[in-house]
Amino acid sequence: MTGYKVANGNGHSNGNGNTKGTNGTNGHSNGHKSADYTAQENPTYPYEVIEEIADFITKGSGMRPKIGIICGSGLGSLADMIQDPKIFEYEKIPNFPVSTVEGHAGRLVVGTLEGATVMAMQGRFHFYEGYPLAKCSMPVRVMKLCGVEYLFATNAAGGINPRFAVGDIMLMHDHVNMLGFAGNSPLQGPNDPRFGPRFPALVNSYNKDLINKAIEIAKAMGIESNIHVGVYSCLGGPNYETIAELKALRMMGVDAVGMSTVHEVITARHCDMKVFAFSLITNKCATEYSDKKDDEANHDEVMAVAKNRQKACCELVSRLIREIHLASA
Ligand SMILES: O=P(O)(O)O[C@@H]1C[C@H](O)[C@@H](CO)O1
Ligand SMILES: Nc1nc2[nH]cnc2c(=O)[nH]1
Repeated sequence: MTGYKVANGNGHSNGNGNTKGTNGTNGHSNGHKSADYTAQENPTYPYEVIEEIADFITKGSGMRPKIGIICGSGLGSLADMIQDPKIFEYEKIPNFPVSTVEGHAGRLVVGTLEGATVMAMQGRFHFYEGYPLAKCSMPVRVMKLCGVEYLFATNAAGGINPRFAVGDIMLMHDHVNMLGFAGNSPLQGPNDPRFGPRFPALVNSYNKDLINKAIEIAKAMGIESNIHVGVYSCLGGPNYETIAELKALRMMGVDAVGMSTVHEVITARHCDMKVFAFSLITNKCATEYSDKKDDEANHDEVMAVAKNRQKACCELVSRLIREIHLASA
């Protein structure tokens, strides 16, 4: 089913025009014939479209990867560790969105890491880019049909828990879906049971064995004092939060706040993938009023902290993947 087009009014194109972040016609213009869908009528991608994208990747790479990785802001180097990489620019993948955010290169990298077959998104899609949630997390379904069993999702986030320092890593053991509170979900629209049930349960979404293994690895790396286990919340962005919002999130038990991951995890759990996710704390969120300029988050700082901490993040991910691979060998 080439030529499928999601008409959501977001103006992104993955074709030769490569429209990044402009407002124009909807959906994709990759030269294929297109069927018309609107976000209201059909915010989801038909199974056959996902299947077609997955075929493009598995045939193009000659691989059926077992582990999928989504690189957070500034954490694209996770994908640079992949050996014998086959690289797919998002623009060249049929019916794929394009990345519009600095620190998100917009490439899918398929290869091996610590002996395991992996596919990594060097660049994710965010709600604030104008993409509906189903489109933001569509690549997770592509991963599923490529053969992926484990999703590793990483993100840059603001630390709300006062015990967190910049550069710490928070292993996610739960989330608060603020976009869901507002009536938005990547699973909205018709449900295709080939992916999963209409009403999926989300308790135990974050795999406890993987969290425990990651803690052991962090101890072996000597970074256990920089590791926390906590609750992440995704807001729509692109603005960072007000003090009142941060206070409210803290009262709700949120430890770190960002603009991604939750809808990817929901989509992954819907199709029964095992999930491991972590937040790199790139800035401390103030929960009291002050005149300090330091309290203002900014993307340059987020990127700089991610760059400084990429070595530790890469080691954590690669050692965990090695354990998964050895356990299944
Ligand atoms: O893709 P992630 O969630 O890592 O990116 C975070 C959220 C925004 O995209 C950006 C803000 O600095 O970083
Ligand atoms: N929403 C949000 N996203 C972030 N990404 C990195 N830092 C932050 C933050 O403070 N808030």
